[in-house]
Amino acid sequence: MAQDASFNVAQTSAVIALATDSLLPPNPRLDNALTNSATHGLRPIQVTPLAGQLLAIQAQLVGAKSVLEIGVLGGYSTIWFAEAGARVTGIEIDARHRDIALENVKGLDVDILLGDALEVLPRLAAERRVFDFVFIDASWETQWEYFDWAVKLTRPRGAIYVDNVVRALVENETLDKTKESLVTRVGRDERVRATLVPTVFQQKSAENEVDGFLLAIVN
Ligand SMILES: C[S@@+](CC[C@H](N)C(=O)[O-])C[C@H]1O[C@@H](n2cnc3c(N)ncnc32)[C@H](O)[C@@H]1O
Repeated sequence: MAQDASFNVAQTSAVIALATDSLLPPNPRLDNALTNSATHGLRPIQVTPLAGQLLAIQAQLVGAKSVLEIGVLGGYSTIWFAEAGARVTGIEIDARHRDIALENVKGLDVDILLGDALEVLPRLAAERRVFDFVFIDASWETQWEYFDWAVKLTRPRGAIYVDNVVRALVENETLDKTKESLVTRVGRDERVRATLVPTVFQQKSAENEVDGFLLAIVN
Protein backbone atom coordinates (compact mmCIF):
# COMPACT_ATOMS: atom_id res chain seq x y z
CA MET A 1 0.00 0.00 0.00
CA ALA A 2 1.37 3.40 -1.00
CA GLN A 3 2.07 5.71 1.92
CA ASP A 4 2.68 9.42 1.85
CA ALA A 5 5.57 9.94 4.25
CA SER A 6 4.84 13.66 4.40
CA PHE A 7 1.37 13.12 5.91
CA ASN A 8 1.50 14.16 9.54
CA VAL A 9 -0.63 15.24 12.47
CA ALA A 10 -0.86 18.85 11.25
CA GLN A 11 -2.48 17.76 8.00
CA THR A 12 -5.25 15.85 9.71
CA SER A 13 -7.19 19.14 9.86
CA ALA A 14 -8.34 18.48 6.29
CA VAL A 15 -9.49 14.96 7.23
CA ILE A 16 -11.35 16.24 10.28
CA ALA A 17 -13.05 18.96 8.22
CA LEU A 18 -14.04 16.45 5.53
CA ALA A 19 -15.47 13.99 8.05
CA THR A 20 -17.29 16.68 10.02
CA ASP A 21 -18.90 18.13 6.89
CA SER A 22 -19.74 14.72 5.42
CA LEU A 23 -20.89 12.73 8.44
CA LEU A 24 -22.64 15.18 10.75
CA PRO A 25 -26.07 16.52 9.86
CA PRO A 26 -26.90 20.14 10.75
CA ASN A 27 -28.03 20.46 14.36
CA PRO A 28 -29.38 23.88 15.40
CA ARG A 29 -29.54 22.90 19.09
CA LEU A 30 -25.83 22.04 19.18
CA ASP A 31 -24.95 25.17 17.20
CA ASN A 32 -27.04 27.31 19.53
CA ALA A 33 -25.33 25.75 22.59
CA LEU A 34 -21.92 26.71 21.22
CA THR A 35 -23.04 30.25 20.37
CA ASN A 36 -24.76 30.77 23.73
CA SER A 37 -21.76 29.39 25.61
CA ALA A 38 -19.36 31.64 23.69
CA THR A 39 -21.62 34.67 24.27
CA HIS A 40 -21.37 34.01 28.00
CA GLY A 41 -17.58 33.70 27.83
CA LEU A 42 -17.26 29.95 28.40
CA ARG A 43 -13.97 28.51 27.15
CA PRO A 44 -14.44 26.37 24.01
CA ILE A 45 -13.15 23.19 25.62
CA GLN A 46 -16.11 20.95 24.82
CA VAL A 47 -15.67 17.77 22.80
CA THR A 48 -15.39 18.16 19.04
CA PRO A 49 -18.49 17.47 16.89
CA LEU A 50 -16.99 14.16 15.72
CA ALA A 51 -16.23 13.16 19.30
CA GLY A 52 -19.79 14.09 20.28
CA GLN A 53 -21.08 11.78 17.57
CA LEU A 54 -18.72 9.05 18.80
CA LEU A 55 -20.07 9.41 22.35
CA ALA A 56 -23.63 9.22 21.08
CA ILE A 57 -22.85 6.10 19.03
CA GLN A 58 -21.11 4.41 21.96
CA ALA A 59 -24.02 5.20 24.26
CA GLN A 60 -26.38 3.67 21.70
CA LEU A 61 -24.13 0.61 21.29
CA VAL A 62 -24.50 -0.19 24.98
CA GLY A 63 -28.22 0.64 24.82
CA ALA A 64 -27.73 3.47 27.29
CA LYS A 65 -30.90 4.78 28.84
CA SER A 66 -28.99 6.54 31.63
CA VAL A 67 -25.75 8.49 31.25
CA LEU A 68 -23.66 10.09 33.99
CA GLU A 69 -21.51 12.99 32.84
CA ILE A 70 -18.72 14.33 35.07
CA GLY A 71 -17.88 17.86 33.85
CA VAL A 72 -20.71 19.51 31.90
CA LEU A 73 -19.46 23.00 30.92
CA GLY A 74 -22.20 24.41 28.63
CA GLY A 75 -23.88 21.05 28.07
CA TYR A 76 -22.58 20.38 24.56
CA SER A 77 -21.71 16.70 25.09
CA THR A 78 -24.82 16.45 27.27
CA ILE A 79 -26.96 17.28 24.23
CA TRP A 80 -25.29 14.51 22.20
CA PHE A 81 -26.20 11.93 24.86
CA ALA A 82 -29.73 13.22 25.42
CA GLU A 83 -30.49 13.32 21.70
CA ALA A 84 -29.23 9.71 21.49
CA GLY A 85 -32.12 8.76 23.77
CA ALA A 86 -30.53 8.73 27.23
CA ARG A 87 -31.54 10.45 30.42
CA VAL A 88 -28.43 12.44 31.42
CA THR A 89 -27.31 13.22 34.95
CA GLY A 90 -24.49 15.76 34.88
CA ILE A 91 -22.18 16.95 37.64
CA GLU A 92 -20.73 20.45 37.34
CA ILE A 93 -18.70 22.36 39.93
CA ASP A 94 -19.17 25.83 38.42
CA ALA A 95 -22.61 27.40 38.99
CA ARG A 96 -22.24 29.70 35.97
CA HIS A 97 -21.45 26.74 33.69
CA ARG A 98 -24.43 24.86 35.09
CA ASP A 99 -26.81 27.79 34.50
CA ILE A 100 -25.72 28.14 30.87
CA ALA A 101 -25.88 24.39 30.36
CA LEU A 102 -29.45 24.36 31.70
CA GLU A 103 -30.37 26.98 29.09
CA ASN A 104 -28.70 24.95 26.34
CA VAL A 105 -30.36 21.62 27.21
CA LYS A 106 -33.86 23.03 27.69
CA GLY A 107 -36.52 20.49 26.65
CA LEU A 108 -34.19 17.49 26.97
CA ASP A 109 -34.18 14.85 29.72
CA VAL A 110 -31.24 16.27 31.65
CA ASP A 111 -30.50 16.89 35.32
CA ILE A 112 -27.35 18.80 36.31
CA LEU A 113 -26.12 18.46 39.89
CA LEU A 114 -24.05 21.36 41.18
CA GLY A 115 -20.95 20.44 43.16
CA ASP A 116 -17.52 18.88 43.24
CA ALA A 117 -17.79 15.48 41.57
CA LEU A 118 -15.73 13.89 44.34
CA GLU A 119 -18.46 14.91 46.80
CA VAL A 120 -21.44 14.19 44.54
CA LEU A 121 -20.30 10.74 43.34
CA PRO A 122 -20.33 9.11 46.81
CA ARG A 123 -23.85 10.53 47.31
CA LEU A 124 -25.02 8.93 44.06
CA ALA A 125 -23.49 5.64 45.20
CA ALA A 126 -25.22 5.92 48.61
CA GLU A 127 -28.50 6.46 46.74
CA ARG A 128 -27.71 3.25 44.79
CA ARG A 129 -27.88 5.05 41.46
CA VAL A 130 -26.74 2.94 38.49
CA PHE A 131 -25.84 4.18 35.02
CA ASP A 132 -25.33 2.50 31.64
CA PHE A 133 -22.60 4.86 30.48
CA VAL A 134 -20.29 7.29 32.32
CA PHE A 135 -18.44 10.10 30.57
CA ILE A 136 -15.53 11.58 32.57
CA ASP A 137 -14.47 15.03 31.38
CA ALA A 138 -13.48 17.15 34.40
CA SER A 139 -10.24 17.67 36.35
CA TRP A 140 -7.31 15.69 34.89
CA GLU A 141 -5.61 15.30 38.29
CA THR A 142 -8.44 13.18 39.66
CA GLN A 143 -9.27 11.00 36.64
CA TRP A 144 -8.54 7.85 38.65
CA GLU A 145 -10.82 8.87 41.54
CA TYR A 146 -13.65 9.64 39.11
CA PHE A 147 -13.03 6.33 37.35
CA ASP A 148 -13.09 4.37 40.61
CA TRP A 149 -16.50 5.87 41.49
CA ALA A 150 -17.71 5.38 37.93
CA VAL A 151 -17.03 1.64 38.13
CA LYS A 152 -19.16 1.45 41.29
CA LEU A 153 -21.95 3.40 39.56
CA THR A 154 -22.01 1.52 36.23
CA ARG A 155 -24.05 -1.61 35.55
CA PRO A 156 -22.28 -4.79 34.36
CA ARG A 157 -21.48 -4.46 30.61
CA GLY A 158 -21.92 -0.71 30.88
CA ALA A 159 -19.13 1.55 29.61
CA ILE A 160 -16.88 4.29 30.98
CA TYR A 161 -15.18 6.85 28.72
CA VAL A 162 -12.41 9.06 30.13
CA ASP A 163 -11.43 11.99 27.91
CA ASN A 164 -7.99 13.65 27.62
CA VAL A 165 -6.10 10.69 29.04
CA VAL A 166 -3.08 11.07 26.77
CA ARG A 167 -2.62 14.76 27.52
CA ALA A 168 -3.04 14.08 31.24
CA LEU A 169 -0.34 11.39 31.05
CA VAL A 170 2.06 13.85 29.42
CA GLU A 171 1.21 16.85 31.63
CA ASN A 172 1.36 14.79 34.83
CA GLU A 173 4.72 13.33 33.66
CA THR A 174 3.43 9.80 34.14
CA LEU A 175 4.44 8.26 30.81
CA ASP A 176 6.99 6.13 32.65
CA LYS A 177 5.38 2.80 33.60
CA THR A 178 6.95 2.90 37.06
CA LYS A 179 4.81 5.95 37.88
CA GLU A 180 1.17 5.51 38.87
CA SER A 181 -1.38 6.85 36.40
CA LEU A 182 -4.94 6.21 35.35
CA VAL A 183 -3.66 3.77 32.74
CA THR A 184 -1.49 1.68 35.11
CA ARG A 185 -4.27 1.58 37.71
CA VAL A 186 -6.99 0.62 35.23
CA GLY A 187 -4.63 -2.04 33.85
CA ARG A 188 -4.58 -3.74 37.27
CA ASP A 189 -8.29 -3.26 37.88
CA GLU A 190 -10.08 -6.60 37.59
CA ARG A 191 -13.49 -4.93 37.59
CA VAL A 192 -13.05 -3.70 33.99
CA ARG A 193 -11.56 -4.36 30.56
CA ALA A 194 -10.17 -1.25 28.91
CA THR A 195 -8.33 0.22 25.96
CA LEU A 196 -6.82 3.55 25.02
CA VAL A 197 -7.63 5.25 21.72
CA PRO A 198 -5.19 7.95 20.54
CA THR A 199 -6.84 10.88 18.77
CA VAL A 200 -5.80 14.16 17.16
CA PHE A 201 -6.68 17.25 19.12
CA GLN A 202 -7.35 20.13 16.74
CA GLN A 203 -5.84 23.39 17.92
CA LYS A 204 -7.29 26.65 16.65
CA SER A 205 -4.11 28.69 16.86
CA ALA A 206 -1.29 26.18 16.82
CA GLU A 207 -0.41 22.81 15.33
CA ASN A 208 -2.64 19.85 16.00
CA GLU A 209 -1.71 17.69 18.95
CA VAL A 210 -2.24 14.09 19.86
CA ASP A 211 -4.66 13.30 22.67
CA GLY A 212 -6.65 10.16 23.43
CA PHE A 213 -9.39 8.63 25.50
CA LEU A 214 -9.69 5.54 27.64
CA LEU A 215 -12.71 3.32 27.10
CA ALA A 216 -13.63 0.62 29.59
CA ILE A 217 -16.37 -1.96 29.88
CA VAL A 218 -17.45 -3.05 33.35
CA ASN A 219 -17.29 -6.82 33.93
C1 LIG B 1 -13.78 20.08 29.53
S1 LIG B 1 -15.10 20.81 30.38
C2 LIG B 1 -16.45 19.71 30.03
C3 LIG B 1 -16.87 19.75 28.60
C4 LIG B 1 -18.17 19.02 28.31
N1 LIG B 1 -18.11 17.64 28.78
C5 LIG B 1 -18.43 19.00 26.82
O1 LIG B 1 -17.71 18.29 26.12
O2 LIG B 1 -19.33 19.73 26.37
C6 LIG B 1 -14.76 20.43 32.06
C7 LIG B 1 -15.83 20.89 33.03
O3 LIG B 1 -15.60 20.18 34.25
C8 LIG B 1 -15.90 21.04 35.32
N2 LIG B 1 -15.19 20.53 36.51
C9 LIG B 1 -13.86 20.65 36.81
N3 LIG B 1 -13.60 20.07 37.97
C10 LIG B 1 -14.76 19.55 38.42
C11 LIG B 1 -15.13 18.83 39.59
N4 LIG B 1 -14.23 18.52 40.54
N5 LIG B 1 -16.41 18.45 39.73
C12 LIG B 1 -17.34 18.76 38.78
N6 LIG B 1 -17.04 19.45 37.66
C13 LIG B 1 -15.78 19.85 37.49
C14 LIG B 1 -15.42 22.41 34.83
O4 LIG B 1 -16.04 23.46 35.56
C15 LIG B 1 -15.81 22.37 33.35
O5 LIG B 1 -17.09 22.93 33.18
